[in-house]
Amino acid sequence: MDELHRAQKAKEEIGKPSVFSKIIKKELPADILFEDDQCIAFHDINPQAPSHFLVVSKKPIPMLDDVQEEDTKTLGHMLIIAKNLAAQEKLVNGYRIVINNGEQGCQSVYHLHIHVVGGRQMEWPPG
Ligand SMILES: CCNS(=O)(=O)OC[C@H]1O[C@@H](n2cnc3c(N)ncnc32)[C@H](O)[C@@H]1O
Repeated sequence: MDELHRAQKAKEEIGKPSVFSKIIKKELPADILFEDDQCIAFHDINPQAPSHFLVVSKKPIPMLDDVQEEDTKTLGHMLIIAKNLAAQEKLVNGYRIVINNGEQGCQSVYHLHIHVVGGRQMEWPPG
């Protein structure tokens, strides 16, 4: 099943523990880069570039649309972790930060996460 089809079906999964919640609970393996009380970061299982990792909120917020004012600090913290890990991954020539939201945003896992994609020239506009 390709990511687009997965994204179309994924909304049905909202409310059930996401694959990321299983990684947080260590019920599923992942190549973990970083973890603290607010977020966890691990390499994407289907990398779209030489370096592609995710920074995932520990709080199971389904999507950006569901973020509340009380989540401001966590969102900011996740971006700081993203840029620190990009430096750790030696993405010195730049990288792409992506949050996919909803079906047309091609979101396929309904658990808030930031993509960090780098190691090759990114193009614009995104597809
Ligand atoms: C189309 C983007 N859809 S998305 O923006 O929702 O991104 C979901 C991302 O999670 C990744 N992913 C899914 N399952 C796992 C897993 N078990 N471990 C690591 N990454 C995973 C997918 O490869 C995808 O890039």
